[in-house]
Amino acid sequence: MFELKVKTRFAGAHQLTMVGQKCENLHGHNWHIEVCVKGEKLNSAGVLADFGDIKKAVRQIVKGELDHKFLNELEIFEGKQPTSERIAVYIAQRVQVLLDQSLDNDVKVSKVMAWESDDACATYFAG
Ligand SMILES: Nc1nc2c(c(=O)[nH]1)N=C([C@H](O)[C@H](O)COP(=O)(O)OP(=O)(O)OP(=O)(O)O)CN2
Ligand SMILES: [Zn+2]
Repeated sequence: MFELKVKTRFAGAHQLTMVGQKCENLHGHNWHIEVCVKGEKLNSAGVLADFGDIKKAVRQIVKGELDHKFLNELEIFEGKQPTSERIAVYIAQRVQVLLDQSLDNDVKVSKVMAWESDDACATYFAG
């Protein structure tokens, strides 16, 4: 089994209802996102997948859909709080769809880490 990891980041704003806590106020974070993918077989080039192809898929979602957005207003979080946990799940699911479309090799998103600050991170284990 091989596992690859790529990183990116985005700036976003959100408000979380967590009774009586400071995150109820509108505020922002510079999320650091790490995406891991795994698979059994190397392709003819000797890689599980080109880092560049994985970065492209991750950036399409993170930079294209989340960066500089007020996350509470996005349709994907309608009726749901945009927590780091939910951000990680969303990225995992959307990146998997893009990788299924673009790669020949069997590559699965294994986990996504959403670092909200230097000392707080939510990890979603996708499989
Ligand atoms: N499990 C989660 N807990 C919290 C989340 C979350 O997404 N998942 N989010 C928040 C808020 O976004 C809040 O802005 C950050 O809270 P916190 O880390 O407590 O605050 P600071 O970054 O200011 O860190 P300090 O250590 O208090 O200085 C809250 N919880
Ligand atoms: Zn926050």
